[in-house]
Amino acid sequence: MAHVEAYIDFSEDENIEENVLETVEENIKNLRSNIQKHLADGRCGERLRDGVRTVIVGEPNVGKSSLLNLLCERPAAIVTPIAGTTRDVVEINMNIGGYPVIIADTAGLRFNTQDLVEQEGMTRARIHTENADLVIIVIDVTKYVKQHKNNNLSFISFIYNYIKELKLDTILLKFVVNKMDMLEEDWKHVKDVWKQYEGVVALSCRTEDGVPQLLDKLTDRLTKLCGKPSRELPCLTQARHRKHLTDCVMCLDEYLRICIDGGDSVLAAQQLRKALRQIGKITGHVSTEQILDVIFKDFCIGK
Ligand SMILES: Nc1nc2c(ncn2[C@@H]2O[C@H](COP(=O)(O)OP(=O)(O)OP(=O)(O)O)[C@@H](O)[C@H]2O)c(=O)[nH]1
Ligand SMILES: [Mg+2]
Repeated sequence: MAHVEAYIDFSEDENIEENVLETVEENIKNLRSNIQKHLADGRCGERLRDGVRTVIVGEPNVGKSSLLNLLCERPAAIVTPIAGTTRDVVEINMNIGGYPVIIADTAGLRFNTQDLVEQEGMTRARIHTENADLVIIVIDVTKYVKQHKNNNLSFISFIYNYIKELKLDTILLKFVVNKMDMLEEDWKHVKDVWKQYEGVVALSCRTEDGVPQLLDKLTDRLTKLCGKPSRELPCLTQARHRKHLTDCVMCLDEYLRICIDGGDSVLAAQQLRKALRQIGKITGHVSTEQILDVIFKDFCIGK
């Protein structure tokens, strides 16, 4: 900004080099690409600040509330053998692998219920799933075994059908195959099935077998979603900052467009002023004195 102001105000009678605007253009391009890198961080800063929105979904009675209670180490949600126990969304803030997580237990999804309360619970479950950063689908292992026994269904086809049945449309999935303690002796060999799938964990909420593996896999996924804040660039932690930087990039683009078209540098400078104002809304106002300081520091004006 200071260099463009110097060019506009002093280039005719002072010793301002000809190529000053070209250097500015280069700097603006670098600045724009740096800001875009921050903007393309996949909202990891906001996730770190607000918590990663994680939702537990699945059919009724598969052990969703049991899983929530296991993860938060207290009986936060009601668990009973009655299918359709959970109606409201139960949200708990917790820490998994050092990452803040808001984990939500939801009503079991089934489509043959006439119960209005349960239907409302399912609508809420769906809305939460659509807005989640991470979705944990819980499956009852005995259901898979039953289907596999009847028609030799592969696990991957089973999962595919399960997601289709639940009408879930998301790609941020982890699968928990629960109730492993109920696997009959002659079906123990299916235990190896899920080992080959990165996103699948075999668990028993009753015996707590599989909990370390689940926590490891969740931590891996959280690291992918949030990055490693202590080792990487500072990230944007507020939606407001994201908006100001997006507006700033638009002004910088406009500046570059005017320059490329050979337009008036006074008009172009106006775009830089607007860009600076957006940055100022994050870092604090950049005053005219600060700009003049740079002008007198970088150019031999009036000396
Ligand atoms: N054997 C066995 N039973 C389990 C396990 N996990 C949960 N259960 C039992 O399964 C039943 C249902 O558990 P919930 O956690 O209430 O299931 P849910 O998915 O939340 O059910 P809804 O809220 O009705 O959708 C309860 O009786 C639990 O004790 C498990 O790993 N092994
Ligand atoms: Mg429940």
